[in-house]
Amino acid sequence: MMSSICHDLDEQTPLQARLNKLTSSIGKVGLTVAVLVLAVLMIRYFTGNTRDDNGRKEYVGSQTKVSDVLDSVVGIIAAAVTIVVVAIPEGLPLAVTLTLAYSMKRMMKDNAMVRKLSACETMGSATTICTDKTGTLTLNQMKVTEFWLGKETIGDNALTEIESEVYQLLQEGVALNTTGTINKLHATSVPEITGSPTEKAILSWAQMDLGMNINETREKLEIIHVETFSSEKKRSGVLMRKNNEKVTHTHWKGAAEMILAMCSNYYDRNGALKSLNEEEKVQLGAIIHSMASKSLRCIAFAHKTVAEDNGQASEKLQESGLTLLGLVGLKDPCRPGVRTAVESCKSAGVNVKMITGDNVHTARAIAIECGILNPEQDMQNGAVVEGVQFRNYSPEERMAKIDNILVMARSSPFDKLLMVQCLKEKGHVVAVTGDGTNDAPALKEADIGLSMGIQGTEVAKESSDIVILDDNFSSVVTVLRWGRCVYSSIQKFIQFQLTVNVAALAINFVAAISSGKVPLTAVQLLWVNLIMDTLGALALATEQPSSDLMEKTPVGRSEPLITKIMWRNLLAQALYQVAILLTLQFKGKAMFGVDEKIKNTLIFNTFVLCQVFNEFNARKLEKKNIFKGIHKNKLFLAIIGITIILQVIMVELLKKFASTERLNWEQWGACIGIAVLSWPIGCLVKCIPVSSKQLMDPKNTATNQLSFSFTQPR
Ligand SMILES: Nc1ncnc2c1ncn2[C@@H]1O[C@H](COP(=O)(O)OP(=O)(O)OP(=O)(O)O)[C@@H](O)[C@H]1O
Ligand SMILES: [Ca+2]
Repeated sequence: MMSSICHDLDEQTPLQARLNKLTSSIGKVGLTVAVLVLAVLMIRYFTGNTRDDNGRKEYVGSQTKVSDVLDSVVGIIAAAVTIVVVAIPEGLPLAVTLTLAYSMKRMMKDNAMVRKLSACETMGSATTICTDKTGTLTLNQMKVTEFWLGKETIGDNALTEIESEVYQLLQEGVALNTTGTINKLHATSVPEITGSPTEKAILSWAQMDLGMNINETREKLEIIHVETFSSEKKRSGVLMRKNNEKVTHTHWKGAAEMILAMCSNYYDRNGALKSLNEEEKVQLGAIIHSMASKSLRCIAFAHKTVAEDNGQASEKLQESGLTLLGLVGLKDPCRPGVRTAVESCKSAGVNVKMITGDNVHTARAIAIECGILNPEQDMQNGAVVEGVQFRNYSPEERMAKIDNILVMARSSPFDKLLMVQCLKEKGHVVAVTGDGTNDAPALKEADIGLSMGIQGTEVAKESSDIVILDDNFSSVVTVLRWGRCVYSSIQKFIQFQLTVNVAALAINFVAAISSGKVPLTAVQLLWVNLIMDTLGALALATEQPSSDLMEKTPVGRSEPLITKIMWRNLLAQALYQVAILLTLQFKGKAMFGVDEKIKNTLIFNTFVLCQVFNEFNARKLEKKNIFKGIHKNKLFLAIIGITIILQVIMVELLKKFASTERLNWEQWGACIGIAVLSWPIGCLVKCIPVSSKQLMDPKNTATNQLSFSFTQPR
């Protein structure tokens, strides 16, 4: 098992992989544009096609001073480099980190401790959640509610009537074959019981209901060998000897149907030893089945005595021909609120699968109680499988059946791992919850591993990405909601940033080609870069999760990061900005009756204000009301305010530094007027239908042909 935990794949999260692709393709476009601009400007300069402010040719062959040539060349290179800087979305990793850090802090309040930052975003695209049963779906507060001796049930009032020989054996089995302890400080105080919930329930039942004396029994016996509980075998055993006796006793305790299979005798109610024939095995099986159907965990106790060979005790525990001592049923109630949590996962399009080590019938009963399974679904229609079955499928069979499986019972750690691997292979983004050491390989393999903070073992926590502090399945759903929030925040930011990229590249490119000069200077472009990267990231990354996040289907691994809807919004805004700014570039001087410098300031100011207003548009990718919930996001409003103030300072006060000229009221009004128009444009463009499921939904093909369709960079 350790080897499967340790092999650490250097895999990227789905979102990281996509972001890297996106960044490199944008970078390539930016580089191409920059090289083109560089070439065009150089050629124009050296062929004498550029003129300085006084209208004189800048380059007149050998008459030009070397220092002037150098100045111009450096200027041209600076312009090209700035284009690259603007084009490369270096703010993207920052935005992602900011979003993740912010949501991580908020998730802590919602009982989820994030160990690996990227897990939050991955959770946003989760399509399947594999949950374990005990402790996550149930309270993990077990209590023995049924006891069967042979084929008869023993009621509470008859507990003391158990025949003394059987009682004695049971007492030895319970007392020695356990990892739990009982500490009684005073004769009257309530004993303190430690151990796993299953152990605690059994010890408490033995001590309180059966009146056994556990600690006293332990002192009288000598343990020869212990086989600790293992998740693979689902049983634990001890080999022991009573003082001075020439026989050894094997005691087993474990999964009822598995222990039963090792037995060939049983004690009946009156303490008589009877041999177990096939018919009786079926009857006992039915008893286990009926307990399990009531969602009880069934544990059986079995025993065998072996005579020692001339004083040499064998170290081996007997595994066949045992005598069944009794069956107990442990009740572990469902957590309140689990049903609603499962419902909300389902309505969010996320599959919930239960993987447990418990009996099929117990698993099925709990799954029905939690709403994972419909009462009609069971093994016949492939919704419930046992670990062995699943393991023994051929790989093809497994792939074919896996989507139907909702419950896997009696699973070993390997089965859990296998399930996760298959789901991933099928293209699912898999979240796994687990508490035990046996869950560690699956937690590691999962795209998102969620471990339990209270009951979870250290190994499970170490292998997980997120620790659920209250062990509650409802918190898993909260993590899902936060994950989706992170994902959509990043999408919003990308849309916002790409709009600026496309617009800035287009303007500089067209202007450079046509007039040989770039309207936006290096300092101005870097300021724009700052707004869209750092401040934009902060503003858009800190949105709270909204309720409509859980209405969408999961994005999974295949959906492109930039959806058609985003392309539509982005291109509309970028087109508008480019159109306006190029108009200003070529007609601005005449329209406003101003000189070159003021015209350039107008372009710069309009460009920045357009981004400020477009930042509001970016808040909602699909909804038309872009102001919804804005009062709750104080940081957003503050950043917009700061951006505007800084812009005023840039234009009005930092003349030299930003190469700007002061603008009068009318010119400011014009800039703001143009920028405000991006709101109605954003609203109008959202009326253009874009099918988000173009490839998957054949019914939509008619409308698709009419709707926008862009090819996405892959
Ligand atoms: N202390 C114990 N001694 C003997 N048998 C046990 C003990 N604890 C559990 N079992 C048996 O093992 C089964 C659980 O196995 P395991 O611990 O591998 O499950 P799991 O995957 O952790 O299950 P879950 O989903 O319930 O957390 C139980 O159904 C029970 O029959
Ligand atoms: Ca478990």
